[in-house]
Amino acid sequence: MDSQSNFQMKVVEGEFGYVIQDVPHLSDYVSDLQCDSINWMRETYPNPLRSNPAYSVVKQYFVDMDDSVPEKMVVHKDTPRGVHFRRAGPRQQVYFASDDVLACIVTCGGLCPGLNTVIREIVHSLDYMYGVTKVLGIEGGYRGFYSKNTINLTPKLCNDIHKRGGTIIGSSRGGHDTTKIVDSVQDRGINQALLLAQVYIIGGDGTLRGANVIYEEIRKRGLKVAVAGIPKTIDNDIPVIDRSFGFDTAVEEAQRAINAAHVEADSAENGIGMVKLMGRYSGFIAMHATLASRDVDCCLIPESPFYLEGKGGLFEYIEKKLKENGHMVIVVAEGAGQELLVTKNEEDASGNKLLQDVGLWIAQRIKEHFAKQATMPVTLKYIDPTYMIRAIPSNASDNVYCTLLAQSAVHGAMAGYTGFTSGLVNGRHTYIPFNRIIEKQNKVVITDRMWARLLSSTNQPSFQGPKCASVSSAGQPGTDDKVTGLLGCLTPKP
Ligand SMILES: Nc1ncnc2c1ncn2[C@@H]1O[C@H](COP(=O)(O)OP(=O)(O)O)[C@@H](O)[C@H]1O
Ligand SMILES: O=P(O)(O)OC[C@H]1O[C@](O)(COP(=O)(O)O)[C@@H](O)[C@@H]1O
Ligand SMILES: [Mg+2]
Repeated sequence: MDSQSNFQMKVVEGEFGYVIQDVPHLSDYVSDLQCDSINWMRETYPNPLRSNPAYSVVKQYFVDMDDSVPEKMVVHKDTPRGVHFRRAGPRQQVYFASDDVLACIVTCGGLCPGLNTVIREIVHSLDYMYGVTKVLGIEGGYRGFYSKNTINLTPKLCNDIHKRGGTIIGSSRGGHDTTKIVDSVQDRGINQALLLAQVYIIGGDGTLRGANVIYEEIRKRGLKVAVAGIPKTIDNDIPVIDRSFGFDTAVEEAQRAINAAHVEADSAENGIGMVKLMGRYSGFIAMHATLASRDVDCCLIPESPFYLEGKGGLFEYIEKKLKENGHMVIVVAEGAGQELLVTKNEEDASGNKLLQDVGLWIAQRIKEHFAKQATMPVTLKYIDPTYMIRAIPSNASDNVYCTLLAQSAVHGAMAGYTGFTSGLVNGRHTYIPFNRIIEKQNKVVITDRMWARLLSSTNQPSFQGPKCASVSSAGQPGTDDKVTGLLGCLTPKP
């Protein structure tokens, strides 16, 4: 096997095109953890789970060091075996003695159902599985490392928090100062009692970019600090992983808003119910909520440009639906159609572009359009449930998912891995190097089957001109490049 290593990941290549994009390990750069020829297990400890009554009876509870999970599931007989990630789970040996560990947990970015479940499970797993009792909650996101108090997180304090929305340690945007954050980790843990530290960072694409620079700075300083990320994105815009925690809950909760929009629309003459759902750059919530509901007649997402007026436009479709059914429901993702609106170039504290309210804008344009056509007066009700969805606790399936993500992160950090996130890949829990998680955004591929399923379920127009149809059929589905190629010809029509 050939292997290459850098700050980011170790790439090991095997036979038949097998590649593992492995995560960094503390022993890559902390010299007294490195194995020597005489005692290769030096500075490691037997995993305490070996004597845990719950786990000691489980056959093959420890993950084999060579287990890996393929990134692509569908392959042909002649294709190489492709990229794999290290399988998550407990290892036979751990690199931290329980009493030596100081763990910190921070949550950053927007709220997402399940944050408290992840916090709870990190605290519980550290204590009950590994005997780690020094766990600090960093208050209010990244800036909390250097400008706020910390909270001692105990299993008792965290016992019921998964039943609450939000995050008990608070969150924020902005405030990422790498030097101050790493200084703070060093001062709190390492310098005080020669402790080893673990930093658990729960957040989205921005947060994980921040986690990556924290990991790089820690590595430059040679600190024995494992940095573990847990990907959080209600929009599901993080690549590689099957889905983010909170997404399932968001899709479920969105049904309530869609139902309300449907009832309002159905009860009025020419009623239109419009719901705006989250999704800055990726329309996954809107797409899945639409497919789940079946009451939606049109779903607008950022990846699929549309236009309002003229043949094949939204107004024409609305008129057709109202004539057919007397009412209709539209779901619009917050990032859809932004190219049609006048942008203001404003950013939030994290540097994310502030979007215009596309739902309000379309609602206004629809009202104006039909007011001009005196023959078809419409009644439009607009619902924006964003903060009601974000603020709820996670549902049962997300709770299980959060639990496993948190446990995987703890097993990984205890085993000495760093610069990684835990994540579900093709139904298996894995460790993914930071740079794979932050390299691009996960987007709905409108040349893939899922979007076709949506179009056939709503019967909405695809808003594609004839030129695009040929690009679409010629393109090979499944990669972002092809989407970009397709989007290039989908310019809105006047
Ligand atoms: N490129 C970056 N480098 C370092 N820190 C970043 C970067 N982008 C965002 N952050 C920090 O990550 C945190 C959360 O980012 P944000 O984009 O608001 O949310 P999310 O992580 O949910 O995408 C903020 O504190 C922000 O300062
Ligand atoms: O109003 P806020 O708090 O800035 O959040 C709005 C944004 O938060 C989100 O719900 C999720 O954002 P992040 O996961 O990137 O933090 C977006 O869908 C939405 O645009
Ligand atoms: Mg984000």
